[in-house]
Amino acid sequence: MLQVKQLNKIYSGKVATKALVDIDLTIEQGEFVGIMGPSGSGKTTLLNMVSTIDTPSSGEIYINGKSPHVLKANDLARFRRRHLGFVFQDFNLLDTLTIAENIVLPLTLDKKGLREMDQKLKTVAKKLGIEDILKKRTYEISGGQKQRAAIARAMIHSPSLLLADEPTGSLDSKSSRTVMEMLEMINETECTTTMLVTHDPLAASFCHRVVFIKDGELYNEIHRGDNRQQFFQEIIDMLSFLGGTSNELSSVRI
Ligand SMILES: Nc1ncnc2c1ncn2[C@@H]1O[C@H](COP(=O)(O)OP(=O)(O)OP(=O)(O)O)[C@@H](O)[C@H]1O
Repeated sequence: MLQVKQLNKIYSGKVATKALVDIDLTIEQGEFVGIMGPSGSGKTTLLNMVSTIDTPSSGEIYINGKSPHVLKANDLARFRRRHLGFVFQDFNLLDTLTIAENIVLPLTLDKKGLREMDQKLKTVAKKLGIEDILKKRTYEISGGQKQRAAIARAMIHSPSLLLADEPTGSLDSKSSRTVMEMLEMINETECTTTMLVTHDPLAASFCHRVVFIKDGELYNEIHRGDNRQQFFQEIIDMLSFLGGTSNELSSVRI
């Protein structure tokens, strides 16, 4: 589903920063992969390259066998809309729209018919348990509900690849768990390939595999077996080993 080959990113400036160095990463169809590492290690840079928000200095990225970075602006926008779903830490919902209008936004941009929009909205809202907040506005719902609405918006067009950047970063532990359970359920039922960047070991413990980055290079990866609690502990051990600051480990929740 996703192939990253010899990816490099250098930010030029007064002092050039090598943010990613020779990254090779393959994510299979239906896999749920976490990306972790200390602050400044290159996680967001990697996500920005895969999501086509930014361009690599060298190397290749294939999503579904296609290389989005060679597309022209209009084709790239269409590719993003059709193939990718985004979930952000701060939800990125529009305050002037209702929750329902926010969720159907990708379909509106793709000029889908009203009946199709309504049908898809009902299905996705039921799946995420947010049917009763569809008429509300963003300031009338909780952070956890906002993130579920944002996931619904990311999922409504059945993207091939779901990209989540710290989706639990603004949530309390109960809402974080619910949001991760939703992402896990979507991954299992829709077989949506998911890439999650996170500092949160609890969130990462829902992944099938966690890849660790250090100083822009792939450092290690660990796989989840049957026991999520044990995987959670392994993630914490790896983060401690990598030398995360106490601030970065402050989100640890048992
Ligand atoms: N636009 C930019 N211009 C210059 N340097 C940048 C830019 N964005 C990131 N960097 C640098 O690239 C490196 C990787 O940054 P990145 O944001 O990818 O790390 P991260 O692992 O996501 O960090 P965090 O966990 O703190 O969000 C850092 O040294 C950072 O300072």
